[in-house]
Amino acid sequence: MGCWTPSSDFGHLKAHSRVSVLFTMILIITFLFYCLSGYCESVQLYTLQSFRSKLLPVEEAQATLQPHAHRNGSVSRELSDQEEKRQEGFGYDSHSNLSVSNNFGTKEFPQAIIIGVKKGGTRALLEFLRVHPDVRAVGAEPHFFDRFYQRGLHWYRNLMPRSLEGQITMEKTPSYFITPEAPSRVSSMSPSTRLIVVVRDPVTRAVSDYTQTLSKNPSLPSFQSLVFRNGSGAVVDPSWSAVRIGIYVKHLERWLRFFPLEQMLFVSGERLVSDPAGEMARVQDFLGLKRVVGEKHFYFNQTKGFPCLKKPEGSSHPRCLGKSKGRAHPQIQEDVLQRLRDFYRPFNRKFYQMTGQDFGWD
Ligand SMILES: Nc1ncnc2c1ncn2[C@@H]1O[C@H](COP(=O)(O)OS(=O)(=O)O)[C@@H](OP(=O)(O)O)[C@H]1O
Repeated sequence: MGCWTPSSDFGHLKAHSRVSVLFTMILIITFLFYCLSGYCESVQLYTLQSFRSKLLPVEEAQATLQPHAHRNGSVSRELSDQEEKRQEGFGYDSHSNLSVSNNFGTKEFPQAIIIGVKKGGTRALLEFLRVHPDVRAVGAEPHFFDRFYQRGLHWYRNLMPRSLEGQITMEKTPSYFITPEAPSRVSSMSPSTRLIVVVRDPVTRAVSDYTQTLSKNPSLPSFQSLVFRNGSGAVVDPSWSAVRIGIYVKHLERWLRFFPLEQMLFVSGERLVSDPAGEMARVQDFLGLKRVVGEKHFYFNQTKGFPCLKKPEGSSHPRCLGKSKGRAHPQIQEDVLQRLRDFYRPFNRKFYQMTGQDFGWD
């Protein structure tokens, strides 16, 4: 009765410690579950990073972290034109799954850029590369080195997704290849930037370019009336951009004033369709990446008529590019195409010589 008894207090203490043991076990089990579901890496990274960032500058702290992130561009069906536009608009990142890289790491200048060519297959290449866990790429075309250079490098870097040590940052803007100022500008950002050019038969490329313009402006004059000088019906007009872009050797000469050939990779737009895994092996080697993206990532979609991504990382749904990629081309008269082929032949030959690659267009 109101008496203090040692046994009753010990009993209370025992119950207390049982609760703490139970609580500790629950914590450990929860943590283990957390780790098994892959989140504990981010906890470790976060702790490590926030700790280090107190001691080191951000870049140095980031350089000490190991990459574990697997990202994916998970769109489980063919994108509509509108969706694709949105995806290509600034600020939209198709990597919508939870990922360490989306929230950690730092924004870096791209170490590699797909600089061209328009209608060569640049979107396909970028989307295939994004499957790689060590590639972080901006989905939109930044157009920094041609249109928005005045906005400054800080603006440009800010567009980039965050990356961790071991990951490379990339972007694609196909118009860089034909922009006279682009080579010096890219070089002044970093002379060690690796450059990728997806090239495609310039005749097909011109038709593809025309098809795209026609889709936006149905009252566009015929291909034939635009391709020849003053409607001459004979002399190809190189001032028409659809023709000019395909004189690859002219544009390449400008890049070679600022970058050695070894820093450039020429991807065959045709092989990117007929043998995506083979072409991706070359690209991954060039970028110093492990060959992760390969045969198992692709299947040939008969309806689309193009290779599509079978199973992007973290998604079980196949994925093709949108409707604006792989459009049906209008029928062009054979003699018109032949004249265009004849026009490009000498330029193509010189291009093969300079790059040391025969693309087989002639
Ligand atoms: N896998 C896959 N799926 C769909 N389309 C593919 C693919 N690989 C290459 N291509 C070819 O890419 C052409 C479009 O090139 P780009 O992406 O460089 O165009 S753009 O400059 O960004 O507008 C596009 O040109 P068109 O066929 O004229 O539409 C395609 O031929």
